[in-house]
Amino acid sequence: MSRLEVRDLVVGYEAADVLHSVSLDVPDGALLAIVGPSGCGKTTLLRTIAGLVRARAGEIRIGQRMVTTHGIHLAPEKRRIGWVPQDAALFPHLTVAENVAFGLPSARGSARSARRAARGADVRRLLDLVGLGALGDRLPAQLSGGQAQRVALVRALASAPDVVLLDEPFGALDPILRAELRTSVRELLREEGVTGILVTHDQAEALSIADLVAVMRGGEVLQLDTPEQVYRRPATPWVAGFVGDAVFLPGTWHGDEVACTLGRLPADWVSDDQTSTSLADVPVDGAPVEVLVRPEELTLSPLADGESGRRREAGESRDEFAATVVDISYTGHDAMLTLVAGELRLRARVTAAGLLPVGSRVGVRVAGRVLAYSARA
Ligand SMILES: Nc1ncnc2c1ncn2[C@@H]1O[C@H](COP(=O)(O)OP(=O)(O)OP(=O)(O)O)[C@@H](O)[C@H]1O
Repeated sequence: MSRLEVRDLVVGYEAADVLHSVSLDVPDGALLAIVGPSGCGKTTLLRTIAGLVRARAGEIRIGQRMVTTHGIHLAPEKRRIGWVPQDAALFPHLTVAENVAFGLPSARGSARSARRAARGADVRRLLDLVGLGALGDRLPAQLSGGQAQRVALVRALASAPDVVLLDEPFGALDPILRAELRTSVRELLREEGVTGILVTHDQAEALSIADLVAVMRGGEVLQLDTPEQVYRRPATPWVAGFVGDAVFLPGTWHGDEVACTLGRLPADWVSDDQTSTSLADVPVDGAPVEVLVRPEELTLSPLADGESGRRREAGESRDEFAATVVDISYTGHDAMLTLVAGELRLRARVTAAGLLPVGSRVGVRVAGRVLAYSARA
């Protein structure tokens, strides 16, 4: 069993704390992606789990083994953790097979033993898993970036670790290789049943590859949830904007609806206190709220000249309001349209088939339920 638990971890360099009471729970065999702005402490968290940085307080447990707690700091090489860095970092003088063999317990971390172990079945099996079985005799300089990263991945897995930590492993690759390698990583970790933590700057990548996503900011984990929950029910407006495109509108709360410039819309309240199940903090009728609408929740239909859209009166729900397309950002499979309606500026995502030219007048509706957050001063 290699569930990874981090409890109330505090880590700092010199005087300042960089991680403030971070807690994570990654089930056995799951892949957790960590996202957050630069400098929020993602790498520090990975390095502390790996034992390369000492914690000031808190606990880290891998399966049944406590590796960090008050007065205990298990050495990195005893933690049974594999590490995949951003730049593969293969030994340039060893072949691909020898690099992988270096991670095997039988190689005992020496180049000579690695040369012997490189001929073994384990190395061949691992290289076959990532489609590199035929390249075992090559030197790292004769590999592409994506191939080198695959070797780094299987080298990290060679020692049969309980946990693999991947620090931006696709960062230096082009988008096609990135997508390919992302799939290999996911499949390989699943096949080997290894628990993984992946740090990435790419929110879409985190949502697509991981079983769980942790969103960090300023040394704290703001939300740890499934990709779907993080996207569909973000814990705060900031998380909503960080993990995807978001439109925020001021509104007021009315039972299970909000009133805003887009009309009265069915809404769910997202409490500031994620642990609260009480209804006590649901806002009173008429309280100001911040309304979140995702661009794909807006549906558009062309309006004929002179047509104004039908929503005019507050109190009407689900009716159209009229807007004008002022900009199009085309991405192939879909496009993001910028719409203007009076003072209001909105973005709507449409499929390529639903594309309307700049200057078009459109009727806009909001599909589904929106989310409401407490309005901050
Ligand atoms: N060795 C160090 N000594 C002092 N401060 C450090 C050290 N390493 C990191 N920091 C600081 O700790 C904070 C967190 O850094 P960290 O590298 O963990 O962030 P990150 O989220 O991984 O950033 P990025 O996405 O840019 O890689 C930053 O303010 C950084 O300047």
